[in-house]
Parts: sequence; structure tokens; C-alpha cells
Amino acid sequence: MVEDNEREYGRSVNKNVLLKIVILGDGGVGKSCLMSRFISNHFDDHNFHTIGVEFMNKTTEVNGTQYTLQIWDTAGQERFKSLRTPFYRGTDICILAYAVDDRSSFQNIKMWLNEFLHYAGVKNGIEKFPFIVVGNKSDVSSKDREVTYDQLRQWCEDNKIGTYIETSAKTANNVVEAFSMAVQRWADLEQKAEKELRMLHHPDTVTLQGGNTMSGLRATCCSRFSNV
Ligand SMILES: Nc1nc2c(ncn2[C@@H]2O[C@H](COP(=O)(O)OP(=O)(O)OP(=O)(O)O)[C@@H](O)[C@H]2O)c(=O)[nH]1
Repeated sequence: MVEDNEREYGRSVNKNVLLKIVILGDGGVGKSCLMSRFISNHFDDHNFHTIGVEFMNKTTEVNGTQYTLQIWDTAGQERFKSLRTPFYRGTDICILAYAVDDRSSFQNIKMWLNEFLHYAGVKNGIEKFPFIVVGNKSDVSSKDREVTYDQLRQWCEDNKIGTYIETSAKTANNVVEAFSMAVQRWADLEQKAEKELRMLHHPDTVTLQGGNTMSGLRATCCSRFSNV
């Protein structure tokens, strides 16, 4: 378990970036199974409901950076709402999960999104927070499927969420990919926010290829020379 004094979410701790991830969605969509598939590559065909929240850590590498992912599996059932919402604050990434064989769990994604926005205190808007929508149980037969991939894509477009994927905790299909995509989305947004902050404090600074910066004066000077 990570101690409170080590908990610097979204920051580098011993060359590791610690990220708090919460998985939200209706009861039974497979949140616990997604977590155990990702953490220990294990699938248990149990049917126990999560009570409150549980979390587990996993260290992983995405695009050359080491991350410690602290993954919080929350209880999907309405009666556990007051046990899970206190844990939303300080979240770096939110996974909104539904099951492709359960249309109502897909329709409820909006409710989960709103619950998270409210209790996590996300103020910058949906586009600036790393959400990923995950359609789990992609292994089910086509006759049992109630939500298509196109419906997922359309919903995400309509709600300005750029990252989405279908997974199967049962077969392991796309599970690692879903977490990697989520972390990559976090890294992209972080980089964008840093750039905006730099521009705000040093509006005369331009970013060069490779991430180096130079002052506007020198940049102007160089561009003048390059025009010669
Ligand atoms: N076919 C299939 N079944 C799955 C998959 N993932 C989970 N399940 C099954 O779905 C049921 C519910 O899974 P859980 O992981 O407990 O669901 P949950 O979202 O954590 O549920 P709550 O704890 O109540 O919020 C279990 O019987 C799992 O075996 C999957 O990818 N494919």
C-alpha cells in the first residue's frame, strides 16, 4: 500500500510517475475482472459485488516512461454510492466501463461521467481530463451483443471523449492496451497543459523540435536569417 506521504499523484516519485486511476460503471460490467486481468493476468468467473472501493498497484512502462498505476475498483451498485464517491478526488485518469451485452450499462455511462465530474471536482472541462470509455465483454456472441462499436465511437464523439476501446477481461483482449491508452492520454494532456502554462508565463517563448525552447527574440532572429 502506498503511504500518504508518498502519494504525489501525477508526479515523479523515484523516477516513477504515480497515477491514480478509478474504474466506474454499473455493477456487473466487469470492473473487478478488468483490474485483476491487468494486475495479475487472471480471470475469475465469480459474481461478487464490490463493496465501496478496493485498490491495487501495478508498475508499467508506456512510451519509455515508468508509471506506478494505483487502480481503484469501485462498487457499481447504487446502494454503495456514498462509499465510493469520497475516493474520487485526486484522480488522474477515469475509466468509464460498460458491458457490450448490456445496453442500460452503456446508457448509464453519462450518469457515471456526471457523478465523477461532480465529486472529483473536475473544473477544466471534459476535453482536458483523461477519460477513457471501455466497452467490456467483447467476447460475447453477436446475438448477445446490445451495443455496437459504432455506437461507442458516436457516443464518445458526441461527449468529446477522444479515447475509447472494447475489451474482454475474460480473454484478455485489449486490456493492457486500454490502460496504456489511458496513460498515454494523460501524458498527452499533461504535455499540452505544460505548454499552455509556459506560453502564459513566457508568451515570447517558442518550442523547438525535441521539446527545447528559445526566446522570441532569438527565434525571430533565426527566422530572419532563414529567410535570407
Ligand atoms: N463474458 C465475459 N464476462 C465477464 C467479463 N468480465 C467480467 N465478466 C463477468 O461479469 C460478472 C461481473 O464481473 P465483475 O468484475 O464482478 O463486475 P463489476 O463491474 O466489478 O461489478 P460490481 O462489483 O458490482 O460493481 C462476473 O461473472 C464476471 O465473470 C468479460 O470480459 N467477458
